Amino acid sequence: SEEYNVNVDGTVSVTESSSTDDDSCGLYLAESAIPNSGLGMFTAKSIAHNERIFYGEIVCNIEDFEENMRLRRQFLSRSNKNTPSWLLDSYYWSPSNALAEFEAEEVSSVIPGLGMLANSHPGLVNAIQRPPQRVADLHRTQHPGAGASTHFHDVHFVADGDIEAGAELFVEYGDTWFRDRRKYLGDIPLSRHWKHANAVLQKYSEIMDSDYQSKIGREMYELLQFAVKLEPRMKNALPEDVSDVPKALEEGAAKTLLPGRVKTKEWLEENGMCLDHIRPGLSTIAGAGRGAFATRRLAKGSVIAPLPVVQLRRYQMEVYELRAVAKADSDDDEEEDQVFRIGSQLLLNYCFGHPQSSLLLYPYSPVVNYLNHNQTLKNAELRWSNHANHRKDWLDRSPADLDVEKYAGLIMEIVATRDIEAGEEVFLDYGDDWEKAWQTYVAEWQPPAEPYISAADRNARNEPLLLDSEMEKDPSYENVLMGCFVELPFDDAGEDGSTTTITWAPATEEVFDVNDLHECFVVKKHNNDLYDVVIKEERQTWRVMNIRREAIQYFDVMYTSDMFLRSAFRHEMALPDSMVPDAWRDIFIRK
Ligand SMILES: C[S@@+](CC[C@H](N)C(=O)[O-])C[C@H]1O[C@@H](n2cnc3c(N)ncnc32)[C@H](O)[C@@H]1O
Repeated sequence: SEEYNVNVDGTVSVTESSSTDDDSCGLYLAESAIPNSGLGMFTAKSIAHNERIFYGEIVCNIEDFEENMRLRRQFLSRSNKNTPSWLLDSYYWSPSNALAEFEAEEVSSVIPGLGMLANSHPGLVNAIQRPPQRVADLHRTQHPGAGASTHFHDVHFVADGDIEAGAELFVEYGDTWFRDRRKYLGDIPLSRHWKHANAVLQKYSEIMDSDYQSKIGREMYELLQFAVKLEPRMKNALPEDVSDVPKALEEGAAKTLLPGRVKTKEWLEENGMCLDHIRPGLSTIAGAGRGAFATRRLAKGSVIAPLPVVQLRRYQMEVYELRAVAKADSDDDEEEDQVFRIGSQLLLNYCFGHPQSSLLLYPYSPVVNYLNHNQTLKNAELRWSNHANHRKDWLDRSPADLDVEKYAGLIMEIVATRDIEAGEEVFLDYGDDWEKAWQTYVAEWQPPAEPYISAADRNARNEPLLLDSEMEKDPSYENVLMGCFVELPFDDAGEDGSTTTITWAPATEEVFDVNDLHECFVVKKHNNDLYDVVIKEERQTWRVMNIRREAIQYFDVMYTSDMFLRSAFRHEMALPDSMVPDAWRDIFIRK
């Protein structure tokens, strides 16, 4: 059999696997062990601590969503009341996780796969996110496709502790996520409640000397439950029945309270949908960026991947800008601000849609965002899934009516239209409209006149860094800034406006903690690849001495990376006509 290794740059190399390991599915989508939480992800194979959990994913960054919707209302002269729901709110990550915080004023990072499909459980997090690579595949002066797909790739997760085969994967949404959603999620214990519950149980067992089942043991336990009644998150972190206490002491309360968390291989085969039939790699289509490739032979008619989709509305992808223009009825040079529609979010290129519907469907299972278009080589097609979690009834509701839904509920799947061999690229047909739009776009495309070196290009060159004063004189550095991974001390004793000098000393081996990224300015070079930098915080300035070169990276200046090329290609993929019910056709098109 073959083994696929994902390289740091997001490409995949294939090696003959020495083991006789079977070729069975390694990752499944199935009903989560958490009651009423929809689908979850399960690993069918054990994963060792710190090992990579699955292939890397794209990050698609959304720019200034709230501001664009505000400008849109201004553009249409609508009141600012009744902001409709924005479903991706429940699914996206903070841009610091994706190294995208410098991309725009306000960024939301969409990370499909584990980032959107896996559930979270504050007491059982076993998958930790690692930041993406920013790749320089498509240069804007050479490829019309630059800015039409994301350049953020290979965001992935690693195992936090050994994960047993069959276990559900839980990622960290953070306590705030659960707090903000208390109204409809209820009193879910947060990480500290689980810790506290274990400590309480430990204390209880010491007092009772393991005599839980006696009359006094039961009464003591009831008293304990009564005592935490007013702290429902705490109460929910304790076993309901005293007979479960020994188990909770042994494995931790969170595991005991989630009995279905580990599935057998047979259960997964019977109830799950396989998620690892495809992997990402460099597309065989020149200039198309990355694509999806079969990991094993896929028979004609078989399901290649399930595609749960988030329902969005077309207008939510619109991007606006405020520009100062000459006032119409004024003789002098008076100006006024006017709102202009300047394009669409990059996410549009990853959504399915139909010209007669205001709905857009964004697929968020692993690797499926990599599926490219090829009308002659297409070997896969879309259809609705029959899975019990697919909300068939939503096909009878209008797009406006679906606005009230708080979560995604629709599931599509892609099916092989012929036998596909292992290693073949899987292609969809994005539809005639897409094909025509792309042909026209490429025919009319003009490369930008100015030379351009992106932050990703600069990082790939790995050249010695320039001093800030040198960078300022060189126009080819105009579109980049420097970012340093530095843990700044908490107790900033300095007064407002003061400068504090510290020496770089990463606390752990983990040099690249995404929470410690700051814009920085190189002020001094030492001859052994160490640098002194300055970091300007709101209240004070830090001078950090002896930073290693690896802890400094280039980032694109706000609104300059390829996704902000306003002429870049933007078009959704076609949702086949046969899949679009009448209730969704809310856009009237004059023939
Ligand atoms: C759903 S994404 C596919 C993954 C994408 N190639 C990437 O690297 O992230 C859709 C985008 O991929 C690119 N693409 C897909 N098929 C293509 C083709 N046949 N030719 C050129 N570009 C293509 C276009 O930029 C399109 O908007």
